[in-house]
Amino acid sequence: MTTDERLISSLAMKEDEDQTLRPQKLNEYIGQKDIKDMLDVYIKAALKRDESLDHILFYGPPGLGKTTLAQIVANEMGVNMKVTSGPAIERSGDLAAILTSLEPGDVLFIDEIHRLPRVVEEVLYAAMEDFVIDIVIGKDQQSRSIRIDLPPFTLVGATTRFGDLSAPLRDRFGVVMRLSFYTQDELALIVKRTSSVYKTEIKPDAVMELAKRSRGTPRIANRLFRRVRDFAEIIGDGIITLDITHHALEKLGISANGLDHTDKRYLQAIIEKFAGGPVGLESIAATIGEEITTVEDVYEPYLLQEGFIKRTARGRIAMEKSYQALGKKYLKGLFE
Ligand SMILES: Nc1ncnc2c1ncn2[C@@H]1O[C@H](COP(=O)(O)OP(=O)(O)OP(=O)(O)O)[C@@H](O)[C@H]1O
Repeated sequence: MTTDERLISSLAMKEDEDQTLRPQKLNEYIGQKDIKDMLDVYIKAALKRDESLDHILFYGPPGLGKTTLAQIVANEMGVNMKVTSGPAIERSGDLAAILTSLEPGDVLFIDEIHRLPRVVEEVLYAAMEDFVIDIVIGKDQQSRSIRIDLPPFTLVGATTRFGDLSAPLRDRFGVVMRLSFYTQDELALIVKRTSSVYKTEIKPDAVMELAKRSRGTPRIANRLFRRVRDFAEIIGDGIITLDITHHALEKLGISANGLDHTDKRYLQAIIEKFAGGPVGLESIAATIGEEITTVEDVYEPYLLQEGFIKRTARGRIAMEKSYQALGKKYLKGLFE
């Protein structure tokens, strides 16, 4: 793979991601109504003025559709999207190579933008604000700075860690949008859409069951759909019924409320090892053998939103719902 291929790909290739499932236009994108309404206005206004769209930052837990929205923005604007990520851009020269390859109006999507090295971030400021980059060539006394003009472009940044973005970078986004977890009805629409893309019949009660167990996350809904489809093909006649769905989800260790193995280990750790809390994030992460950032970005947002845990100044506390989920007796927490 060449450096350019490593830095950019024309499609967001993600592990275990099926590109055919990505909605291509705003009206195919399910849920996130406020975001869609606003984007619709901004896109129409930019097209009317024949200008590139303002820079946009999407943030929220993984798998909620940030990359998909970025691609939709590019599609609606009728431009190409180039995809890269914070950790892939190691030097300012890498960024310069990407920026100078853009066509006027293009969307540059930077996933995990909070992981951009600081030196690269500083080069990005002028690119975002004035569509120029200043790069230093040569070393020591011979070094000089040259300025390169860039075509107008739209930077779409995505992050799971809004708080980790530096203030100067945050301030340079004209539009900042937070994606939220999807409701069960929205997830049901996504599951139905997936079934029609895959031309696989699914019974209405099985649709609702999958929606209920998807942790509010389209990526999980699609993943579960694919696994359940496998079971339907092997132990059934290819049609996804409620029975097959239950059977498959049980095999996959997904509980009735959508909690997976790691969620359960997380709750078990607080309840069994730390007497229900309060306990620090670091201790929980160490106990279950996961990275702190993964626990904080991937697992906790859903557990917090659904009221399984509470975050206090003294640490995390398991709520009554967690005890119920694990079939344990709840003794009212001393620290609530
Ligand atoms: N609103 C939606 N309607 C229909 N399908 C969706 C929607 N949002 C996401 N999806 C599906 O879920 C998958 C995951 O979405 P996407 O890759 O855009 O998430 P993401 O937020 O960028 O994730 P990450 O931050 O982990 O990279 C997509 O392949 C798409 O099929």
